[in-house]
Amino acid sequence: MQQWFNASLQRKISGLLVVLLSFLFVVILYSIYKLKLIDAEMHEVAEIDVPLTEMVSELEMMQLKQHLLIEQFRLRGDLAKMALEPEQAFAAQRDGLRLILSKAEQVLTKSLQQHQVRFAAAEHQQILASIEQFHQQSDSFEQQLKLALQQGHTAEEQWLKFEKEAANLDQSIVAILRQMEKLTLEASRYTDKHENEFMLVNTGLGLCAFVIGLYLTFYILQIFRQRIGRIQAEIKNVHQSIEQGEPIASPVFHEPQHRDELTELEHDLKMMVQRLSVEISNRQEIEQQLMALATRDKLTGAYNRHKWDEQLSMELSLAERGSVFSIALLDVDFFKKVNDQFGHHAGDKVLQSLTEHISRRLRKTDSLFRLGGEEFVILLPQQKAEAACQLAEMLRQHIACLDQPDLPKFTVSFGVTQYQPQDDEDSILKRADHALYQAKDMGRNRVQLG
Ligand SMILES: Nc1nc2c(ncn2[C@@H]2O[C@H](COP(=O)(O)OP(=O)(O)OP(=O)(O)O)[C@@H](O)[C@H]2O)c(=O)[nH]1
Repeated sequence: MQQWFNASLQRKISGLLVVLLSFLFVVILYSIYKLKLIDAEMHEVAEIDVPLTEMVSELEMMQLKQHLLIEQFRLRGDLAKMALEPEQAFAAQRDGLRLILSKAEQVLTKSLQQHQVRFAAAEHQQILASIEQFHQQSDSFEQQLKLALQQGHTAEEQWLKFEKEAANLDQSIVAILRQMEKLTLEASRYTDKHENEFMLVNTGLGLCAFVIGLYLTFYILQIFRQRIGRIQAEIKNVHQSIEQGEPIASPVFHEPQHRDELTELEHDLKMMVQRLSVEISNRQEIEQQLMALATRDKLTGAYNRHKWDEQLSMELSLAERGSVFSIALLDVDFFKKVNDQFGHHAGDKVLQSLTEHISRRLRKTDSLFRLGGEEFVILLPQQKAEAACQLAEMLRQHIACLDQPDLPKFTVSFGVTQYQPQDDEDSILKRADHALYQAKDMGRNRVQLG
């Protein structure tokens, strides 16, 4: 059974066909056997039933004639006056009767000898015994009758005795008739019963074949639906993830219970999805790296000049529609000295530390950009100059108070300005730059509003 589940689809379907065909073959064999049996029975019944039925009618007719003859004897009374004619007639009747009975005997004996009688063997024997008994009775009656005829005259009471004997013979014949009728009836009932049995068993087997076929077909369809459903769900997940730009979830691999083409296909598809998932997440990582490279400053990690141009242009567009924003330009004081005194590397560290401290203190909506050298700018969307100055002052103080063991102390100066109508990229930056210049000029480590 395990091998069947692991077989290819073609072998599975072939296997099912073999099961069904074998079942049908058994049904056909059974039908042939049963039909032969019924045919033999019908034959046997026909051999007995037809002649026996004919004989029954003949016997009934003979019986009637015999009655008439006995009645004739009785009416004439004086037997001496009677010609030999009635006796001959009676003998003819007797011969006729015997002939029919011997035919019946032959039919029954033949049936008993030739066939292995399938039904009512005891009844066959019983009829034969009854016929034998009738012959004996009939012989005895005939002898008595003959004697009476030879004497020429018979008393009335003797006739009554004859009549009684004749009535007994009659009853024997009637009994034989009933037995033969019963036998023929039994024969046809027996055949009917077997025909019904045959129909019943064949219908049952046919139904079984139908149910087995139906069950196996539905079972196979169910397997197909399950596996194809899983494959479809996998493909749908991949589609959805790609459409929504989400990473593709790695498929779960189960050890398959049964192996066939569909299981292989499912496994291959999962492998493909897994590879696709890895490829896509790698690609997304590279995209993020490229994006960072394109928008971030390599040394400090702050946004670069290119990003600044983009963001400033967007804020100006918004401001033209009524929004407000401010910028805070900042520059490290005497940075040249830091470089000269502590080296370029220390200068780099100062720039990195400055970026880190400022970034940590900004809101999510604010952004820090490095415009070049030691010059930075903070973009403050929806912030007026006062708020921008407050932030710049807070940052200035924080940086001035920094005491980092591996870095020289340093300060920064700020030039803050708010968007003014008609401002463009250059004008707003120039105003901030001018304010910064003033801050430097006024002694540095200051915030100047422009
Ligand atoms: N270490 C380091 N130094 C830089 C970098 N970019 C520019 N500089 C130096 O920054 C210094 C800027 O000096 P200046 O423009 O004279 O200004 P300052 O010395 O800071 O004086 P003020 O701005 O007037 O206070 C120059 O010596 C540049 O070489 C950088 O990425 N790393």
